[in-house]
Amino acid sequence: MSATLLDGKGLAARLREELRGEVETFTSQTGVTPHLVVVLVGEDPASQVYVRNKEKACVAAGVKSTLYRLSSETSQNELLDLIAKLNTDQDVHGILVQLPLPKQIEEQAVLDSVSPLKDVDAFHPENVGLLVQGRPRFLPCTPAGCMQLIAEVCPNTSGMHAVVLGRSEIVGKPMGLLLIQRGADATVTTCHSRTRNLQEITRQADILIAAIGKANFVTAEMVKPGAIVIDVGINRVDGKLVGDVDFTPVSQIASAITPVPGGVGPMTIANLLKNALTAARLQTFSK
Ligand SMILES: Nc1nc2c(c(=O)[nH]1)N[C@@H](CN(C=O)c1ccc(C(=O)N[C@@H](CCC(=O)O)C(=O)O)cc1)CN2
Ligand SMILES: [Mg+2]
Repeated sequence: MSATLLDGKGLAARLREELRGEVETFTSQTGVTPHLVVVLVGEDPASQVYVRNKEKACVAAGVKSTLYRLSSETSQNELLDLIAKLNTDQDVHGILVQLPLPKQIEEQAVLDSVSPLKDVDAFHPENVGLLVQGRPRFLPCTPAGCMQLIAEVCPNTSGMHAVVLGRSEIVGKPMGLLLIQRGADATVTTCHSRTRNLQEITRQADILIAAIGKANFVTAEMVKPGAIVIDVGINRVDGKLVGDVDFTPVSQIASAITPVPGGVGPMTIANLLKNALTAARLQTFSK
């Protein structure tokens, strides 16, 4: 392997440690402990792991966390009622609804119902709008983690060509927005399942972000020599976690690459803590 390995696990641990200090200062100055509520609906095994990891990270950083576990039969109205209560609960600063939701629940209706001031995922249309306008209230957790990993090897992305594979609301779209924002100043191309001549485009990428949810999709032929490759994919193949990037051959060509596991995933959780603190600040200082 010739590429630098971008160690998300290590970087996330450092960020969480920094956050712990910031939370401590905030709490000693205000008497307020940031409080994140996570809502988990159903039994999705991967979601159970992520939610447990979020709780552990909160506890270690001094953020209070409460988990609401709802049955997979929960109706949309029951979930909306719970969120309405949490929205007005002054003791709750951040609300996160773990995705995916069971099929009887319309995801967008639920995400729209979270108070934008408590929306630590930055999924609410108001927060997406603020990000589009370049004045974000919360940074979306996974794309922010990708930016921090890129900064480890490339502090100046101005004028670089970033290609984002995937157009999801959680990663692909906000990723493109962070890369074009002032300060990052990359030139962004977003590709998706209907993109023609995909390889021709991905081979132009100085920075390639893979977020399409297809195991080992990005092959060495798709990567420009020296590119920075960020793998957002988390796919389970024969009980093993693999990313969207065919890691071993691509790591011979890229200048830097994230592993799966231990790359982008842990960064998502570190940024969630940061948003929980931001939410607590917003609600404490606007009173
Ligand atoms: N409300 C949200 N739902 C979901 C989000 C999100 O950001 N907000 N993202 C994903 C899941 N996710 C966080 O919720 C998440 C996924 C993976 C990891 C992570 O640390 N992965 C580890 C591997 C862990 C494992 O063994 O499975 C890694 O990559 O090293 C953290 C968070 C969808 N839902
Ligand atoms: Mg979905």
